[in-house]
Amino acid sequence: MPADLSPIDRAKYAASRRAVDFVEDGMRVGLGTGSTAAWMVRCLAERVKAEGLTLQCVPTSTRTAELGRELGLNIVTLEEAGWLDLTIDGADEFDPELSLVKGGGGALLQEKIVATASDRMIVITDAAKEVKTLGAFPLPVEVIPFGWQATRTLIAELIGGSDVDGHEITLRMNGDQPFRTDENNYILDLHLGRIGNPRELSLLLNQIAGVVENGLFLDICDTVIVGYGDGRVELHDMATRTPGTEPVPGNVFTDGDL
Ligand SMILES: O=C(CO)[C@H](O)[C@H](O)COP(=O)(O)O
Repeated sequence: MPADLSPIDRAKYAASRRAVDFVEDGMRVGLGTGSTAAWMVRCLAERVKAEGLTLQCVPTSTRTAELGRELGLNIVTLEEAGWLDLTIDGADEFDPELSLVKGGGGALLQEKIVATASDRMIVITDAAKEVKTLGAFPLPVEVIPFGWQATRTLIAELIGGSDVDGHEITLRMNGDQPFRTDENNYILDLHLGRIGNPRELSLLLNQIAGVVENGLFLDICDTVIVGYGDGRVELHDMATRTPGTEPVPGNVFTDGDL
């Protein structure tokens, strides 16, 4: 582990270091976006250098593409790779079902496309992102700039009748301009507090014409690796449990069990 890291970076590094153990020579790997994913890209680049791995890496944002290229990774497009063996990405929240909220970094669309074009998705986080019910983190929704206020009105009507606590919707800004995604779209952040029915909300949001995609990742993540400041990691794996039930102790592993 690099010296002089803050406890939160040590946690992100520990999760990242463990996650890249799942990468094998010849794999096509999706690279997530965000500060945790950036640690993973660095860890992956170290393995590639040390072991001479041949990989095809598909980034989920221009930021990640630039970092990967700088570090010498073989960056290709999703079209070139076709399908991916594994995607490793961060998240803003995860619940006991391994459902996620993503998009804090504004890359949710490419992240969802890449993750759903992968045989396996591993999420790397610190413990603060584990929640019983999603929604404390504002839910990002990518919208087309054309008519975005009308789209916001439709979303407000929708969440007014949904099983959520809060109803505030904010346009994400970058200084005094709206934040633009890699696809040049806007992000609306939905401050919901608690999302009682993520499946219904996700389906209904995506039926609104101006909505491109929302940050709920449901039935996509297979494994969550939680890193801790002391270097420990904990693995939560979907394969070992039946979706829809509460987690049992056997579903949480300490490093080395999987
Ligand atoms: O979804 C994302 C970007 O769109 C990120 O994975 C998420 O925001 C977590 O970021 P970080 O690792 O910096 O906390």
